[in-house]
Amino acid sequence: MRITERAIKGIFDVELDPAADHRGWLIKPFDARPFAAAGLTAEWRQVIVQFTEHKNTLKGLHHQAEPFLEAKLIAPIEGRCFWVSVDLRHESPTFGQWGGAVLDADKRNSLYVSRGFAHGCLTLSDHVNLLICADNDYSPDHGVSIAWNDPTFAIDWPLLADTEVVMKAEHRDAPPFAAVRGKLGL
Ligand SMILES: Cc1cn([C@H]2C[C@H](O)[C@@H](COP(=O)(O)OP(=O)(O)O[C@H]3O[C@H](C)C(=O)[C@H](O)[C@H]3O)O2)c(=O)[nH]c1=O
Repeated sequence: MRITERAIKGIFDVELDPAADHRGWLIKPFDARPFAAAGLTAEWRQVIVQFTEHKNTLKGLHHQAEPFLEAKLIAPIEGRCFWVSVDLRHESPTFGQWGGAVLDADKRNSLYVSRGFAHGCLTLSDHVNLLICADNDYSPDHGVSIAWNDPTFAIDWPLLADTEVVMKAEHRDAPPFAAVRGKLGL
């Protein structure tokens, strides 16, 4: 397992080495010791399996405000997606910057993101299964949707040109960052 922090501190690429034999293979999306060696000591409160049926489905941006900030581990189990994390840590030198990763079940690469980021996801294939761990409880009262195409962030989504974008209304009609940053204390 190799864990590499990006220039945006708090975003870590995680590469996994499968243990394979004639029966199949085994991977460990989370392993406490190598994560702790990289300084990552989150204790998971939620383990989520998220299935998305169609490619070009866009979810987010989603953020939970204090005191329900979440660190997240996102591991692809099936299919491919583009995962985006936006730095909303007030004191961060990279505040407002985003990091994206193509998470590919065939490559078994995953992402660990510290507390204080908003998240979004665009599926690049049909049948995308993600394992998502979060180190805090879900709190609908603290959940905030932010426009996926907010010009403040200018996320370069790799939307598929030949396919309709699937979104739920809450995300499609989400307010701009400027309208919610007060609620987030930013
Ligand atoms: C996000 C979340 C949701 N839920 C419950 C609430 C609803 O009953 C149900 C579906 O929630 P929602 O439609 O808000 O979830 P998504 O829009 O698919 O959010 C997903 O995509 C975006 C990009 C993410 O950052 C989330 O972590 C990820 O799960 O799961 C929970 O119990 N825990 C959670 O952490």
